[in-house]
Amino acid sequence: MEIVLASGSPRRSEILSNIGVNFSVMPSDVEEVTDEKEPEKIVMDLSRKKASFVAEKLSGDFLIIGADTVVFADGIVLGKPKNKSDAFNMLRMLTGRWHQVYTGITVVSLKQNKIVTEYEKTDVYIKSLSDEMIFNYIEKGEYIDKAGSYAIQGYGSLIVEKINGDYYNVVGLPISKLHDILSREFNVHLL
Ligand SMILES: Cc1cn([C@H]2C[C@H](O)[C@@H](COP(=O)(O)OP(=O)(O)OP(=O)(O)O)O2)c(=O)[nH]c1=O
Repeated sequence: MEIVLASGSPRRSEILSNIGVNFSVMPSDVEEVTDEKEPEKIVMDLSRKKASFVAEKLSGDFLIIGADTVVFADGIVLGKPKNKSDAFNMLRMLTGRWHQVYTGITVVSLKQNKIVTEYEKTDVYIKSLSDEMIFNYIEKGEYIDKAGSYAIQGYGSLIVEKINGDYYNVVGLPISKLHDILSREFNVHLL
């Protein structure tokens, strides 16, 4: 059995590498659009689309993993910022309060003809920040390609005060949940 990570995110690869999993990477080229409105449904749908896109290109004993992450605050779903001013507005919205990070995760087994999709949620509290601090954070450039315009694993660690839930879920891959899905549903044991 071969594991394929259907993601171009270096963070997701790193989290999976950390626990000694052998896998290959095949980023999905699917457009990230969905009719869903609620954050957990959005991330589950998109993770499913990503994993299915790659699954359709393969045949044999493959296990394909797809994921999608969004930030949720005040009923608004935040994806990746389009530019600096978009990032500024997102971060301004997130400071001095709690918000939620949702990651959807899909595992497809071609051999078993089985697909399982779940999600994980983590609460994150970002400190109150002056506009100058937000500006300085944005100048570091790490907002690019990050849902909600911050990266908890980078300079973002300086602006996050506390979290409730799985840290790895915020970085983009809820590895503990993935472990549960693999053992419960696919008889694959990482421990
Ligand atoms: C909130 C947060 C998000 N992120 C990242 C995780 C995801 O890579 C990204 C959200 O974009 P996604 O669309 O979930 O993923 P992606 O486009 O990077 O990769 P792919 O679709 O190929 O799997 O934001 C962080 O790295 N740190 C954080 O603290």
